[in-house]
Amino acid sequence: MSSILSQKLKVALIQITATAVKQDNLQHAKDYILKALKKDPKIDLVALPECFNSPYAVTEFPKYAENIPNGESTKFLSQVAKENNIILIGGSIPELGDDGKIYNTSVTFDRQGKIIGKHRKVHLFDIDIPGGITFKESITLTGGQKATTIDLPEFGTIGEGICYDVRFPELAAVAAREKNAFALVYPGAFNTVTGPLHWHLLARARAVDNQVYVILVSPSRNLNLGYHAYGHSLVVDPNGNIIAEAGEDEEILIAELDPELITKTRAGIPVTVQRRFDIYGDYTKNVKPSAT
Ligand SMILES: NC(=O)CC(=O)C(=O)O
Repeated sequence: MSSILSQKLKVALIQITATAVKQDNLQHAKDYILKALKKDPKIDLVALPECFNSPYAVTEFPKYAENIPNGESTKFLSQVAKENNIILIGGSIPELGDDGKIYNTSVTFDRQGKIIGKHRKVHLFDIDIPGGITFKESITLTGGQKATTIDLPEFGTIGEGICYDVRFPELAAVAAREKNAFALVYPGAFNTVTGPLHWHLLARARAVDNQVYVILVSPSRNLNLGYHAYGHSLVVDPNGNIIAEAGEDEEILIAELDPELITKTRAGIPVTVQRRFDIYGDYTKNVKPSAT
């Protein structure tokens, strides 16, 4: 049986912090990518965290927002991907759209530095936990309008979301079921309130729901910033096992995704072919449930 992932894929997750200086943040990301490749030159794909080039704050997004593909961050990352012959998921950055609105956007590059994917965070992080955390991205950000899948030429298709998007199983299912994605990748900055509550649970749930790999890439925790990121970047296999996990500090996490494990998991517990859409419908295909 052939797998939805065509060959083994080695990934590196770069868990770093951002400062107020965009150029420093870009250089810092590059330094860490080079460090990762020095550690293991066989890395195929590198992923950066959410908002790696700016502080994570609604007041800051407009100040750091830039055009994609003509802004400095996109050009910088394209060059890094090309120079190092890697697939690069560029975390996320505040994007100034052609419509004048600001988005939280991730851009992915192939080994030649060409843009092969762009995801605008669909679900904005608007929450209010009394005594915990209040955050309202929608004060300055606009939500994206589509689910995103990205074809990685040598490997297959991945689905992408950003942070809060991981809480919505529907978005993951569209990528996994409709587009046959072998992995779901989320640059994401949970925090010290919601991280301990749900970070691991959500990653493992999305993996088990869809029998795919799930990758969450967080900024490292920096208590000098207003927003305290959770850290704990991780890779979960299609069985829901955490196969790699970072701590809270800056760190490089390396893991290998194995096509055989997807095939074996799906053969052993064949939920992907046992679904009863006649009973509950299939929102990925607009098939309505039959129940009255
Ligand atoms: N920061 C986010 O977008 C999401 C988050 O922290 C959470 O869902 O919790």
